[in-house]
Amino acid sequence: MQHFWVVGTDTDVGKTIVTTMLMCHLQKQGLKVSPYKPVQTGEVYENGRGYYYDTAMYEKYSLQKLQQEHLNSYSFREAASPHFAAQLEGQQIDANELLLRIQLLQASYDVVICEGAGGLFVPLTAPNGMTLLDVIVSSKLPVVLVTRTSLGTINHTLLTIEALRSRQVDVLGMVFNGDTGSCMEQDNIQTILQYHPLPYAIIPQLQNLSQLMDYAITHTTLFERLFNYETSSN
Ligand SMILES: Nc1ncnc2c1ncn2[C@@H]1O[C@H](COP(=O)(O)OP(=O)(O)OP(=O)(O)O)[C@@H](O)[C@H]1O
Ligand SMILES: C[C@H](N)[C@H](N)CCCCCC(=O)O
Ligand SMILES: [Mg+2]
Repeated sequence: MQHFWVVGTDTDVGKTIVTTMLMCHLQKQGLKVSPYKPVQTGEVYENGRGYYYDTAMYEKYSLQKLQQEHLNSYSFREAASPHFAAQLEGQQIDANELLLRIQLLQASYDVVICEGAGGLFVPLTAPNGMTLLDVIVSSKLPVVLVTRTSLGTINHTLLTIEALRSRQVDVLGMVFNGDTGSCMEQDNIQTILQYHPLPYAIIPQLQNLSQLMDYAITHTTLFERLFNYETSSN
């Protein structure tokens, strides 16, 4: 098995949904799995309680007991770019600390799934400092790319893959998320696959998130690739 990142073409594309789904399915295969969200921003308040959506989703759906201290390194209240959300709290993200944590986690789990924050070129330290992509490259882990099926996704997806491939980051496959079944969305998916015939999965836009966790991703070429991952030749 292989540790990997779940990255996206943007914020809100479904990285947490996909991370949580893959965590559950890999746990069902008997693997010891931990998700890890290095940096999360945007505290959510419900019933007078503050929490963070990403790590809350992991804990809600995990089939194994997760160690909370393994799930996240930095959480900032402002729903903004990590560099700015950190500045608002007088803090600075230490990218080396993230890389060390990723290393340490790999020794304790069969699979560590690292979730990005936003898209690739999200600044972690003050502008023109380290980006999320710099951390991904330094981690030497491959990625699963989550992208939309709606208008605009062709450009966003090709740009993101270009940025990854030009830095020798291995793209294990793609998840086309939020499909509503329109002809244009099907053409978007097929067009992207023409450029990059990678393993993939398609997740529909669902009304109820609990349906997502039952959504069978195991029959897809993406899941097959995750199980048979060898260090790629490229
Ligand atoms: N296939 C889907 N069907 C229904 N709702 C979805 C689906 N995928 C994502 N969502 C919803 O869309 C919102 C954004 O998804 P999600 O939080 O996974 O995005 P993200 O890429 O992880 O964002 P961030 O960059 O903040 O980490 C969430 O409210 C999530 O529940
Ligand atoms: C708040 C949001 N849900 C994410 N946690 C952070 C997204 C950062 C996006 C930065 C940018 O690309 O402008
Ligand atoms: Mg997320």
